[in-house]
Amino acid sequence: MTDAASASVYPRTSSKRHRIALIEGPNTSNMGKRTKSVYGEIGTLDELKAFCVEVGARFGVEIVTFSSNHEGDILEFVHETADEMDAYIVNPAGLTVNGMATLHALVETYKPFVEIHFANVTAAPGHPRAVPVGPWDSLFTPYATGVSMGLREHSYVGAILSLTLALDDEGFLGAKAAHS
Ligand SMILES: O=C1C[C@@](O)(C(=O)O)C[C@@H](O)[C@@H]1O
Repeated sequence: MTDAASASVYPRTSSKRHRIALIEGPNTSNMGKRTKSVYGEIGTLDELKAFCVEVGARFGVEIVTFSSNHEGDILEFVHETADEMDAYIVNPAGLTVNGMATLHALVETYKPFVEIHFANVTAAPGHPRAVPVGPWDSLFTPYATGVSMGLREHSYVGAILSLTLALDDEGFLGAKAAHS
């Protein structure tokens, strides 16, 4: 167990330094100028990435970040990293309802992936964490290993910690045959 992992607030059951890719889709580059009640106080996308890398370090895992406003770039990142990642965390953002190619690429990595959002994308209009133009039926949710949303940047902490523990678990996502 690494110092970072043993210092975390939740006990890990493995010393593996899992590699988890965090993908941020279109529009997240506008972080800091978006609806405050949904996106909170994180000022820039770089700040969000640094925050997630730090959270990962505290839990003893590596977070590799990637973002793009262009779906093709996201596809290429997924294709190129599939062999080296243990799992993906994906905020599809502007691709949430129409990112079929991204969804296919993720499914075909045969690795677990967690869908993540600042907002609760299914929330009714008027809910404080609803997306301004929602609610939305995500294309990704029916195929995701899990979902974390509605908790601003805290959604990311939840996703990183729970995915780490699930990957540690040899009877669950840590099993060699476990892809989802
Ligand atoms: O860009 C985004 C961000 C988002 O995925 C979120 O993190 O809450 C929610 C999506 O509806 C929206 O298009």
